[in-house]
Amino acid sequence: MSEKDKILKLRKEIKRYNYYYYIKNEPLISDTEFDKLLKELEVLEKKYPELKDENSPTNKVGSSIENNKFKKVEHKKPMLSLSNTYNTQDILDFHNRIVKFIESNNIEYTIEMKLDGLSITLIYENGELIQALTRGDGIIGEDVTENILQIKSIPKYLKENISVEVRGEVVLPISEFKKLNEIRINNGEEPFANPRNAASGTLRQLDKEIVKSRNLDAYFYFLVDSDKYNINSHFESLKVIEKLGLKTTKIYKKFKINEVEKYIKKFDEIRKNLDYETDGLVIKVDNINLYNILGNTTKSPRWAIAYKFPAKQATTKINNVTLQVGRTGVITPVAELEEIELSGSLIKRASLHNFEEIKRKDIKIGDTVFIEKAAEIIPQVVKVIKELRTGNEKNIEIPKTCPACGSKLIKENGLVALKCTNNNCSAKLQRKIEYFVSRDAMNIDGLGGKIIEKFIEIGKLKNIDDIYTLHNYKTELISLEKMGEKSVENLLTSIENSKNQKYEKVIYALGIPFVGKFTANILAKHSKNIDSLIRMSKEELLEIENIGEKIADSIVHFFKNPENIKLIDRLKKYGINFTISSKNNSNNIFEGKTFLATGSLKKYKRSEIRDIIENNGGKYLSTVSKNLNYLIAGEKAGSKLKKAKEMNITILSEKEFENLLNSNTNINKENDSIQKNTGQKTLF
Ligand SMILES: NC(=O)c1ccc[n+]([C@@H]2O[C@H](COP(=O)([O-])OP(=O)(O)OC[C@H]3O[C@@H](n4cnc5c(N)ncnc54)[C@H](O)[C@@H]3O)[C@@H](O)[C@H]2O)c1
Ligand SMILES: [Zn+2]
Repeated sequence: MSEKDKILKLRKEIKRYNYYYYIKNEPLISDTEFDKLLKELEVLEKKYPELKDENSPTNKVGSSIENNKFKKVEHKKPMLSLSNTYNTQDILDFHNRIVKFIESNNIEYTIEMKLDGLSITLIYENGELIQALTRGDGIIGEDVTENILQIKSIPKYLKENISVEVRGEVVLPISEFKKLNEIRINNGEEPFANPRNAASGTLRQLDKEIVKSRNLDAYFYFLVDSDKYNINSHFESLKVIEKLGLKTTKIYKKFKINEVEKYIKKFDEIRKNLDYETDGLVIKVDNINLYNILGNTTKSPRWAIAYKFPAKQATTKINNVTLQVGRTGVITPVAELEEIELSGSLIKRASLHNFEEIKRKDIKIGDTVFIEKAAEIIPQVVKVIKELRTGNEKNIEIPKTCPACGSKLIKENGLVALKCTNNNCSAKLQRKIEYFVSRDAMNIDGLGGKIIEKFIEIGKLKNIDDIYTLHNYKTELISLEKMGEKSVENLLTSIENSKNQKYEKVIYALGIPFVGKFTANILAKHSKNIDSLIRMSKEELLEIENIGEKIADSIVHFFKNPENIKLIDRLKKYGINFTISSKNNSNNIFEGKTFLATGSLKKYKRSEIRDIIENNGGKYLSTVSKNLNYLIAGEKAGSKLKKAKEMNITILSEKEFENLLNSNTNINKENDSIQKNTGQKTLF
């Protein structure tokens, strides 16, 4: 193919990818590959200027929005994209170009988060929101005003009676994304691949009640025509946006170019704690008066550049498919992948969910696939790249027997999953116990897969509740590899402590199919204790918000099984807590309290500690301020710790935080007594 033909082919191909990405919210390839194709086209177009075409995707923002259900409205000022880079050298080059252009090197920049959602522009007239448009193709956007009004954090009236246009990003918070996908999976619907797709899919659909139920959020970062309001600094304009009553991320900083690396590092650290996804940082010239001088390309402003973080998607090869037996006996095919780096971690495996999915996506061993890891969810195989097939790919055989115990596999009525129904299957028991002891369930520390396997093998774990007899087997435990006396002590203490675990965690630990964390919380609140939960009829369950047919059936079915009732009775005898605690009303022990973690924590990821705090009614902050009650300080904690100490904020070690969490006493009382006892603000 001649290079000229290649140009035409690339244009067509890229337009198609744009359509699937922006309009259908169903990308066909990874961003990295997409960016590569676009770059290739750019290079070729430079080489053949005679083939210039203003409709080429290199000159266009987004995708064309023909055949669309929304009213189309022209933007007063085009909504552009951003030029982007993955390295700091390009940012220095960007700076040098500007220096040359304006003949001065006294330039200040702002750095802020690049939110990964969809852009929106809001038009306020005399303080009232009259129109909200998507970016569309940059020139013409879609009118989504009705849907935007469903977003709680977007005010219909500004705090001042002025006419302005403000631009920002609509996002789906990560916590909402997880909740939404849990519900979708439970209802047998396809989960969203990432929060961006979910946000875009939600905002660009016609039923505003659905929009309302999804809890979208929005952050703003651009005041159109700031200079008209006598604002000369981008930094200042962000403050004005806040004063008007709109949300910004509050995370932005003014800096000089020699500090760029420092701030990239700092912001990269901060973003790990946020409840929305970011795909990079945006660096903007602060002096708004320079915007007109620097101008725009057809696609992006010359006064801003995006620094992008490593991609969340990639393509890799499926080397093999293995089978995993789940705690309910469901057989899950797992893709063993050619190892690849994805958003900073090495990925070797991805779940293929079930054999219907393999069939639907037409996945074979040897295929090159597009995988994605969003919001800390396990990586998913999004699709097969069939163009790369060689003909040597092998079909994935559907197994007939359980890989662990050899029993015949069954497909239950109406369900897609294959199941091992042998009650004595060792693999099932092992998974059940692993699940029972996991952090979100009984939170038993030190009982890893290897030990469980061993104890099943020697016949000391025949059922879940046998965990509570382990203190009788100290010698056996100590004799296990790597288990010192101290760690056995710790394990036994942890087992003992788990008897006081909260009721909702216990419900979750039982492993009722389709009852995840979110559903377990709802069930705990509504039932108050296990006996009334056991007695609930399907109809009663269905009356509870967010409990659908499938979950209700599953719960009723679970408690109909006498084995499960016997298990609960035995757990009761061991003293496991099966009622909601009235003292702190389930999980509000951190109500009204604010936390922040800093330094490197041993046990928890940032997102996990944040989840724990929020699940217990607390709030997670992003900076040290007078509003902060507790700073959880890990190793190598630096400036935040220093600042917190200066401000007399209570500092907790990771362990102290856990103690605080596990002590079921009311946090306010506890804090009072501590202050009285010690006179200083350190716990314990
Ligand atoms: N996989 C695919 O098929 C496919 C297809 C098309 C595009 N893409 C991907 O989409 C990206 C290009 O999309 P794009 O043109 O929308 O650009 P972009 O999303 O990379 O950057 C521009 C956008 O960033 C947003 N933004 C977020 N925070 C901001 C802030 N603080 N200040 C200013 N803007 C901010 C704005 O909405 C702006 O429109 C590329 O990464 C590309 O790989 C992928
Ligand atoms: Zn089995």
